Amino acid sequence: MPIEHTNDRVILKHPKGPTVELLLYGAHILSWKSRSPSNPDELSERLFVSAKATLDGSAPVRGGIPVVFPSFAAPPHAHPEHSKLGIHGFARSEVWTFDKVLRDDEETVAIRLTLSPTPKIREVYSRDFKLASVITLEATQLTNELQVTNPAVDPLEFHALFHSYIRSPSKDVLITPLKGKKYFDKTDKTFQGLKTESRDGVDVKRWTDSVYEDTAGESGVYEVKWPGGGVSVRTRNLKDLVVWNPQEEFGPKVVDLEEGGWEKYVCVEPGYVRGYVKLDGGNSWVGSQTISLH
Ligand SMILES: O=P(O)(O)OC[C@H]1O[C@H](O)[C@H](O)[C@@H](O)[C@@H]1O
Repeated sequence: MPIEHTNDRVILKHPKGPTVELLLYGAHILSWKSRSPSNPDELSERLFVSAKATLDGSAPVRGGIPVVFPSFAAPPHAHPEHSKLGIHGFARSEVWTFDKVLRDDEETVAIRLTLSPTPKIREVYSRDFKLASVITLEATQLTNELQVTNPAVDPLEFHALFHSYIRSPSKDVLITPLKGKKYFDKTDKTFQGLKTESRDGVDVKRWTDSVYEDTAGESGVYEVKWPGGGVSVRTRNLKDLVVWNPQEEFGPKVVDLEEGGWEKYVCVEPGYVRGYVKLDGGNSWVGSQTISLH
């Protein structure tokens, strides 16, 4: 079977060998094993998950691809409707429903999970919504799509982001094209304005937590390269990009990150997090990322 669905997880198997494993908790992709076009013999893991990650649904998973909705910020900077939500909102810490298989053929395996307000969500968030997460596996690429529907009359304002932990030698990674883009530097508590990126390629050799704004329009493409490897990340309706790696300076304070784990990934996070998506009542919005191997 190309799709295995158990109580707590789903495994997608592409006929050419790649696999994706995800938890219903958070619609959280834990693993993506794939071949790259430049090295078709090697089927290997493309995401990073910490050896200390919690996988039993009692806390968000450190690694893989967490889905951030409806809030990226935490109080006191959050939207008034998000004031009871923790950092990154609730989508990553709720159990989603397996909805259906969308495609299952020689080229593509795709599934959809859904999430609507649960009693636990209603305790902290009063707005109505319908979410769908579509996960599409192809021979050398993986697509995440988040669909948000606003069934109410009033506009819905939200953040959305894919917090991808891309397995890579973090000290050797370069991310482009960000030169000239404005960013909020969360590591610099003394400066609250926006900085301007001066580097052709952005590295994460030091603790980096940068929220770049307006790096893409309706569509965007980023390159993440390191010696001997790399990925392209194409986006739709996700205008901002967060780059995060704590390195030795902050990594040991991230309790569920294994010792030295910061050397094994870079978080390249396409999102809409500077300002809010404003979704009129009765309408839907779709944001997506496609990670393609070089
Ligand atoms: O620890 P988490 O809630 O998963 O967040 C991990 C990181 O995610 C983002 O990249 C933020 O910009 C960081 O400030 C945060 O530390």
